[in-house]
Amino acid sequence: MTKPATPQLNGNAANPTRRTVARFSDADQSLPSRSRPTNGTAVDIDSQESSDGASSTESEQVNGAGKPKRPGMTRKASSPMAPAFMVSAPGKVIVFGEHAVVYGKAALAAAISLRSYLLVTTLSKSHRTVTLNFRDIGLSHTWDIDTLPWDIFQSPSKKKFYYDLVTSLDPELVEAIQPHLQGVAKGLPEDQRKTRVNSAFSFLYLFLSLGSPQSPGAIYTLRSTIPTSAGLGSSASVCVCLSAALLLQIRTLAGPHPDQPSEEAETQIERINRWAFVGELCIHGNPSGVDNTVSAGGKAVIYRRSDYSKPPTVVSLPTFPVLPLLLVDTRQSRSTATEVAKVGALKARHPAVTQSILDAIDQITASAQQLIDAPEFDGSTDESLAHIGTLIRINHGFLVSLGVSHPRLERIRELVDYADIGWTKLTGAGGGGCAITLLRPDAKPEVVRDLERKLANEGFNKYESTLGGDGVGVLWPAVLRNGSDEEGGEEIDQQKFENAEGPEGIERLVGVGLQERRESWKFWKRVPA
Ligand SMILES: Nc1ncnc2c1ncn2[C@@H]1O[C@H](COP(=O)(O)OP(=O)(O)OP(=O)(O)O)[C@@H](O)[C@H]1O
Ligand SMILES: C[C@@](O)(CCO)CC(=O)[O-]
Repeated sequence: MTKPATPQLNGNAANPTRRTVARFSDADQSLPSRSRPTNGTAVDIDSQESSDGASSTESEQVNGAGKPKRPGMTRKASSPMAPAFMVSAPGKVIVFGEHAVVYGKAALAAAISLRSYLLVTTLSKSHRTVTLNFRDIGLSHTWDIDTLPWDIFQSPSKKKFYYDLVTSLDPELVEAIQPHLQGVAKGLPEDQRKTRVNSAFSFLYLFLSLGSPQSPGAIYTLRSTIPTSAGLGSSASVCVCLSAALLLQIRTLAGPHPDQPSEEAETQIERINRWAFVGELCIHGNPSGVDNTVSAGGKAVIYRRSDYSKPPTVVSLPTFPVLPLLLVDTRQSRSTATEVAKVGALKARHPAVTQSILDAIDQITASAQQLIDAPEFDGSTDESLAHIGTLIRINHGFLVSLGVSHPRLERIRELVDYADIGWTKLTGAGGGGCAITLLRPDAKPEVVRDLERKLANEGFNKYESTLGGDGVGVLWPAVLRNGSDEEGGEEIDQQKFENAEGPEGIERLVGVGLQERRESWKFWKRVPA
């Protein structure tokens, strides 16, 4: 277990339950964390300057709750407010090892350039509410902070701290949350309600675990460019965003900043990842943790969790090649929890056979790792692409045997095989969702185009995404230089963010993608192996 680097935050080491909301002067609003001398603990998002946005936030953010700006008002020194800020985390593709990873085998997974973005707007002291505004899934719900079940979450036998490793949900805490989920998406059909309730559950569990009755009111607005139910780790990226935002709000994260020692960055990633995993437990039931791990740290990793009471082994793959991948969505939605349960049922009924398939998948991942780790490895050669491609094809065969493919996934594979231009496998939980195709280096562009046309005609969706991007990032305050004329940069307020049209609009407004224009986004960088 990584030792907490800053356990004495806010001087409440002896009794961290009593850690209260940040108290600092108005002049110091660029929170979360210039090193504050109050307790000798450096928690810093320095190098991220405060902006004019900070001083205007109170009235404007309350605006989000429907009040006009009152320019002449003087602020009370006792009502400090953090500026609006954003966090973002990527989706992922699993190249090898999905499902087997749930049983302690290794998986090779990489972050993708599709991402979730979460805008956190802190409300003034008088607003004692938290609102989830999750546009992609049509969830909008507000809770009164003072009526949430703090007593049980804060009781000494239950209280968990920001540095704790939580590997299962506490049934009593789960039960305490239930009454607060009853009003969520009331009146909708059960299947549509479930999506919203799952996300709300995940948020409340994290908010009640990490926050306190003194937590400030806030609006959490989420938009994602990752399709849901597609096997691309949408839920994990949402959980990473929530975890990072809540940990930032309670000022328990150092950085990110460009010259941060990599071990310190790793500690922050680990801290975010642990709570993101708890969020995933709320949504998926029995996740391996690979999705949130890739989303939190980014790039490509080999992941293994043999003992669920301990942190997983995560090995970065800095030499993972930029593979020519086609990412195709069946648009057949499914639930990860259901697909994971299917394999569980197969294993219970045919333990020896299922075990040997899982072991064989482990061998596939090991073979890929050996190839990539070899000093002479060059990911662009025909030979290495054919090696990886063959492993992709074999891995898919095993996933079919486990019963997690789908006729629409098989149709994609069939079309690619007919065109003879690459190797295909499902990625993620299967049962629908996405397939990845590694294109042969000699695939003729016109044949690829013809295949893409056929896929489109049959209702499949193609995604443009690159592999191996950054993990969780922070934009503090939520101000970007977007090439606009606004002095000091463009403030990302709630309305602008909500009104951004589709994935392109989101990328254009707040995307981390165009690094040269988006240097205000900062990332914790994982330590290379
Ligand atoms: N963009 C989003 N906004 C809010 N909640 C989301 C979003 N995406 C996913 N979720 C939550 O996660 C749940 C599971 O999502 P989904 O089945 O799409 O999993 P996934 O993470 O995309 O798939 P996989 O785990 O196979 O990669 C949803 O029911 C919803 O509660
Ligand atoms: C199917 C699975 O292996 C991958 C989902 O993206 C489930 C998990 O690892 O939690």
